[in-house]
Amino acid sequence: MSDMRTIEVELAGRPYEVRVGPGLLERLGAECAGMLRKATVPVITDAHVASLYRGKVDAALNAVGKEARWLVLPAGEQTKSWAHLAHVIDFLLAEGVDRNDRIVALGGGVIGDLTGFAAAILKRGCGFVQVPTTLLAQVDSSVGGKTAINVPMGKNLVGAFHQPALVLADTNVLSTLPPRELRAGYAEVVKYGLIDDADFFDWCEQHGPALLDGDADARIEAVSRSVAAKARVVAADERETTGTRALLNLGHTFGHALEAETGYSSDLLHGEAVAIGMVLAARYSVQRGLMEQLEADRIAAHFKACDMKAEVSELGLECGGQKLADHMLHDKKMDAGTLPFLLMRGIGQTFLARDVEIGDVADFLDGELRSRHPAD
Ligand SMILES: NC(=O)c1ccc[n+]([C@@H]2O[C@H](COP(=O)([O-])OP(=O)(O)OC[C@H]3O[C@@H](n4cnc5c(N)ncnc54)[C@H](O)[C@@H]3O)[C@@H](O)[C@H]2O)c1
Ligand SMILES: O=C(O)C(=O)C[C@@H](O)[C@H](O)[C@H](O)COP(=O)(O)O
Ligand SMILES: [Zn+2]
Repeated sequence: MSDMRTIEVELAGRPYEVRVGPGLLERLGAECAGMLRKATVPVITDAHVASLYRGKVDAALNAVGKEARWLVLPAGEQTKSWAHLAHVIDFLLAEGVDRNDRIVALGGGVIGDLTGFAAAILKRGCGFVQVPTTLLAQVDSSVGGKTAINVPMGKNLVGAFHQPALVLADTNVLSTLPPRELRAGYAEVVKYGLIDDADFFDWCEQHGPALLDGDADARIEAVSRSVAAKARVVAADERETTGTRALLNLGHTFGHALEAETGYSSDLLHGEAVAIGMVLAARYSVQRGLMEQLEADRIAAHFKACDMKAEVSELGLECGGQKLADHMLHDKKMDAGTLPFLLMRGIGQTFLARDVEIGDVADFLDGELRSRHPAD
C-alpha cells in the first residue's frame, strides 16, 4: 500500500502508531490482529457509521477469525453524555472485557471521546483502538488521549487522559462524509497551520478547496501532516501541564462557549464553532495590537473561500458578549480565577496569554456579535 503513512506518537514507555491511508478498514483485522486476544471484539459506533461500514468491519474481523460484537449508539454530540457512558460500560461488562483486551471505537470524535473515556474507567482502564471515520477525528480527536463527555455545565468537563493502543485512519471513508462534516473537520486542519506552521497554512490555502472537493492525495497529506503536528505536541506535553498542549485549544475557548450557547445541538458543529473561534481569536489579537489586520482577514477569507462560516454574527445568537464570556468561566484552562487565552502574533505564531480580562473579551464579543465585516 504505497499511500500508507505511519506516524508514531512518542510517549515514554507507551508509544503508539497512527496509520493513515486508503483501505485500512478492509484490513482492520490484520492491522490489529496481534492486539486482539479473544474471539470476540467489542465495536462501539453510531447509527450512521454502522449503516455504512458494519459489513466491512465484520468481514475484516472474520478474515482473522474474530467476531465483532456491536454497540450502536445514536449519532451526534448529545451522545457524549452520562447516560450513554453508562450504556457503553454496561455493554463492555456484559461482554466480559478484561483490562488487557482492546475495544474498538469506530466513528467520529463523539464515539472516540465517549469510548475512550469508557475504556479509561472500565476496571480502571482497558485498551482501545481508534478507527476514526470523520476528517475531524482523523486529524485530531483520535490522537492524543483526551477522552470526555459533556455535562450541563459545559463541554468535556468530565473525562480522562487515556491513550489508544493504535489509530487506524482510513482516508477512503471520508468519501461518504457529508460536506458540512468535512468542512467542520477541516477547521481543525487549518488550526495546525495557525498554531505554528505558516507554510502549512499556505498549503491549506492552495489545497483546501480540492481536499474538500474529494482530492484523495490532498486528504492523505492533510491527515498525515495534521497527525504529525498533533503527535509532536502531545509527546511534548501529554497532560497539558506546561502550556504546550494548550496551543491545540486555539479557537476553543470561544468555540466551546458558542457550542454551550447553542446547546450542543446540530445547529453548530464543534469544528464550525472552532473555525469561528479562531477568527475571533485572531481579531481579538488584532484589537490588542498583537497581530496585523491583514493576517486576521486572510484567515476569515480562507474559511469563506471554503464555504465555511467565519463570522459569529452569522449564527443569529440572541445573547450578548457577557453571556458567552460566562460560559468561558467553565473552561478547563481556568487557573485561580484567570483564564489563560490563546492569542496570535501572526499566522503560525500562537501563544498562551495570561493577562486577558474576561470583561474585555465580553466587550469585544459584543462588537463581533453585531458586526458586519468588509469581506461579508
Ligand atoms: N479528544 C480530542 O482531542 C478531540 C479533538 C477534537 C474534537 N473532539 C470532539 O469530537 C467531537 C466532534 O467529532 P466529529 O466532528 O467527528 O463529530 P461526530 O462524531 O458527531 O461525527 C459527525 C457525523 O458524521 C457521521 N459520520 C462519521 N463518519 C462518517 C463517515 N465516514 N461517513 C458518513 N458519516 C459519518 C456521524 O455519524 C455523525 O453524524 C466533539 O465532541 C469534539 O469535542 C475531541
Ligand atoms: O487534543 C487537545 O489537546 C485539544 O485541545 C484538541 C481540541 O481540538 C479538542 O476539541 C479537545 O477536546 C478540546 O479539549 P478541552 O480540554 O478544551 O476540552
Ligand atoms: Zn477541537
